[in-house]
Amino acid sequence: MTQVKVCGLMTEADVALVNALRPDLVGFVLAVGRHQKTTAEVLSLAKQVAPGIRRVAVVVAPDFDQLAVLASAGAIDTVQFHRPATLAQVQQARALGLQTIARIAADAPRTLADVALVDAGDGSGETLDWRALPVLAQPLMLAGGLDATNVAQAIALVHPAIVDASSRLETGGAKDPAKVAAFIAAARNAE
Ligand SMILES: O=C(O)c1ccccc1N[C@@H]1O[C@H](COP(=O)(O)O)[C@@H](O)[C@H]1O
Repeated sequence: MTQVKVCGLMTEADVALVNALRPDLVGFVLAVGRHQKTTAEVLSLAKQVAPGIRRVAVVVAPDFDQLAVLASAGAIDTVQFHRPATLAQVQQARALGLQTIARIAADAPRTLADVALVDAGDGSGETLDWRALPVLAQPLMLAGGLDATNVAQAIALVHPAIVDASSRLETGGAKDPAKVAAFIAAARNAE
């Protein structure tokens, strides 16, 4: 079954929501942008996430000192490089005990990370052309503009290991419980 990731958690209410709805993974964005959380905020929020839900740190310009603090505190299990990652970056993350997800470039569709990521933007809500994705050796995480209205079609076309959504699960800039619940249900009922 396709795993489901809800990304861009920002508040204790968001954590309570995912604890009730139980996606497989949740994401905290460390990258600059409107979802960005500090180390202290992620430490506080992530420890409230229910056991069994994987906690992912989303980075663009990885700060390994920050990741080390979060990993050693047990606040995160996984790092999501939202840019192609070098072998050294993947190895550094693994040395911290983290699973790795890394974005692939259109002109170099491969990665040494555990999971390959495709996305159209950086939490922009834009969708990709799902019919034009490369075939990869690793499991694939599909992101970019997913919501309850399109995730079943995306799963049917792409067969990703994980579907990941953030901005289209919001109303007025905050996670909308009905949209998050509908997304998880649509993904789980797909295939
Ligand atoms: O959300 C952000 O601010 C962000 C910043 C930098 C890199 C990635 C970011 N978001 C992540 O992008 C994917 C897809 O998001 P969407 O569903 O298209 O909004 C997801 O992992 C977001 O957390």
